Amino acid sequence: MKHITYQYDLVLSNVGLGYQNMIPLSQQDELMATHDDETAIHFRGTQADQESLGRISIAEQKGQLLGMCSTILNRDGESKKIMAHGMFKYFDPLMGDAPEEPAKSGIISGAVVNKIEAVEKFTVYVLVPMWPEGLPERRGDYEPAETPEPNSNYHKTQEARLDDEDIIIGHGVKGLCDIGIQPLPKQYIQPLEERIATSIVITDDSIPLIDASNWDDPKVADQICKAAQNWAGKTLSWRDYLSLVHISDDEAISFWPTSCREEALEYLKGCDTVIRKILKLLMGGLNVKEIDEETEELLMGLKRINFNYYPKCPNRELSIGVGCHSDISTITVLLQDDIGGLYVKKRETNVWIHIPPVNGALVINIGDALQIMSNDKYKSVEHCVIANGSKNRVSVPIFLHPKATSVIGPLKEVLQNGEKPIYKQILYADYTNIFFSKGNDGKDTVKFAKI
Ligand SMILES: O=C(O)CCC(=O)C(=O)O
Ligand SMILES: [Fe+2]
Repeated sequence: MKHITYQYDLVLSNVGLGYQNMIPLSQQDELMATHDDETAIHFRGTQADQESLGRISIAEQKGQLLGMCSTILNRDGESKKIMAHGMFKYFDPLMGDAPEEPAKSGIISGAVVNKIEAVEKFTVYVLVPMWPEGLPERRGDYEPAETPEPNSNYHKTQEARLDDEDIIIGHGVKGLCDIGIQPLPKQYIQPLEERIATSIVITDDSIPLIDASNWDDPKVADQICKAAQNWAGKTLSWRDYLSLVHISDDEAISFWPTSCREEALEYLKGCDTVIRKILKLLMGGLNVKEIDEETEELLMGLKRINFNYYPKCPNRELSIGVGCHSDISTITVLLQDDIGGLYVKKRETNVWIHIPPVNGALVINIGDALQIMSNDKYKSVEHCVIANGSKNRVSVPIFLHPKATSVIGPLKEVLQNGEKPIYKQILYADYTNIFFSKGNDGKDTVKFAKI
């Protein structure tokens, strides 16, 4: 058994809830709810802003149980997808004696996807996650049942449950942390075989740290090309991220969120020189003397900047910050803060090696697109981020990609000397589609392009 389902009737009065992405919890409206004599829960909204997210406090509880509410159905059985997860406390007769002091501060936090009309009536099904997500707190003689209660609407609720992606869109992992979630929701628990055993994780002095203060020094070019030659999940990541695609400044100004648009553009511009220098040196190692317009389109026709936020994780052993993958970019230029947690897999030994944060350094990853273009001379690197149990972590990668409409394959300069192509010419959009349909899957995506 995975869940016990509890059912509450509730009436929403004078509130309209809408749906909006990425609103911090602190900006959400408060809805107060109280049990009445018939055990219905009445939600009273403080305002009727159709665009706001809902935050639900349940007052006057008498017992406690850890729970997750993820579905809201109206009386006609129509599913109103409420993205609600959280820890809340409420009374349940099965749980034994009520404590003397009623708990007042339980919270379900919810983002309602479908608009809810004022005075619309709902039944809320509360899913209580069970092992392996975490056992609810037990009190007295209460043992959770082995099978769903016959009248609990368990199956209906399961059908109406959100899919995993929806849960991310709502509050994100930070939202889960803010409400103090303890047992990891099941979507975040990595299968045993995919967890990175700490026993095979080591630190390694051979990770190339290249001092590029003098770009004209031939040693720098040599070190960068050598490093590129040698270094190379399906559950949810314990990470929130914002991903901004840059096609032109004008487009970015129109579409990027105002809260970070200027900073993102400034950082992207600031990195332009270093990106071009690295690409020039890498191309030099492939016999490409000049990066003309066509090659530039292939190497960096599309840029993407991500803002990754890895909240500290209540059960880091079970989860992963980002599962094992190689980037599909040509190169990725990654800025990480001083927390650490990025690991790369050493190809020769399959051992995971920590990339320690170095003040003032950028991590440069070779991506699959460059592996293909270089006909395997440069190898994309498998990497992952391990969740941190005590600190939040931030990283900002810039991915340089070919345009979706570009056809990529081994560069003609690479094949000039009669070398046999290992990869076919493929539409980059096809490659990215395969990658995103598979999820984090180590380096397997690159096989798709092999002849
Ligand atoms: O956060 C990091 O250090 C790495 C992130 C990453 O691998 C990615 O976003 O592709
Ligand atoms: Fe990555």
